[in-house]
Amino acid sequence: MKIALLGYGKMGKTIEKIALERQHEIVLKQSSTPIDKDALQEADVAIDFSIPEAAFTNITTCFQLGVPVISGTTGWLDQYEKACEIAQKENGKFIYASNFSLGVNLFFQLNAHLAELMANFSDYKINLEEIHHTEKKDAPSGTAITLAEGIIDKNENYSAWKYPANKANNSELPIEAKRIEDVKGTHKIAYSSTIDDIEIKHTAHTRDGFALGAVIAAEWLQKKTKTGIYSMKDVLHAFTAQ
Ligand SMILES: NC(=O)C1=CN([C@@H]2O[C@H](COP(=O)(O)OP(=O)(O)OC[C@H]3O[C@@H](n4cnc5c(N)ncnc54)[C@H](O)[C@@H]3O)[C@@H](O)[C@H]2O)C=CC1
Ligand SMILES: O=C(O)C1=N[C@H](C(=O)O)C[C@H](O)C1
Repeated sequence: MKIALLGYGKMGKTIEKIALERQHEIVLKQSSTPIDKDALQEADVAIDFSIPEAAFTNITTCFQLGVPVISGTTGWLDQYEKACEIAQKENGKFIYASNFSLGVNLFFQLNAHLAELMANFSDYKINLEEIHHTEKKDAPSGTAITLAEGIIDKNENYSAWKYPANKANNSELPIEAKRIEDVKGTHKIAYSSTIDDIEIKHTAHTRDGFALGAVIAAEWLQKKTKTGIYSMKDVLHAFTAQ
């Protein structure tokens, strides 16, 4: 498979390593604007791990050129619906995920299950904490937002999430974001009462898990004959059903 890398930073380089191990070819390593459209058009699939300001243009350029696109860039989701409209109009193929790692996608399910279990125990207050490296541009992390949405979906005591955490009122789920050198990505959800605490936590040790998930999603999307907007749930469903 010929892959265009839109974003060739920490994640772009890790994806390159995993893609080459899986016998794919990299036809474009894009680190700035303007996009090299000739090279992009050669690709079977584009993988965007860039910056919040560039993601929308990168992704919609792929739709216009008929190149399926995987995006892991976070911090641009105010434009997600608009990107999906363009994808539909251009018959594009698209997957966005705030986190492509298998472990985190399992953790999303665990989070939803725990949220459902705890929904009627209002003595427990929830705190969501994410920790990332100091170079990260956005806060809270995309993964923390997905986790918060997973809890709000199941627990009527919360109607929205709030960052920074100290500004949250009683009906807002507080998200705390910490920045510590070289941390790849840690997410913890704590249910605390005066009697006890219940916590679940995911810790990424390397970026390989994110990159492998993105390459597997790209392989899946490239083979998909039907155009449309898909998710990591679709990819993992097909993967585990094999
Ligand atoms: N969904 C997931 O599983 C994961 C998502 N991420 C997200 O991926 C993004 C990238 O993360 P890192 O690689 O750690 O950041 P990074 O800062 O190391 O790399 C970003 C790269 O994008 C480049 N860039 C700037 N403008 C561009 C443009 N117009 N087109 C293409 N590239 C451009 C920069 O030169 C830089 O090399 C972030 O939004 C991060 O939150 C990171 C890890 C996992
Ligand atoms: O910027 C990162 O590094 C990461 N970003 C993603 C996010 O914002 O959730 C995923 C992962 O936690 C690493």
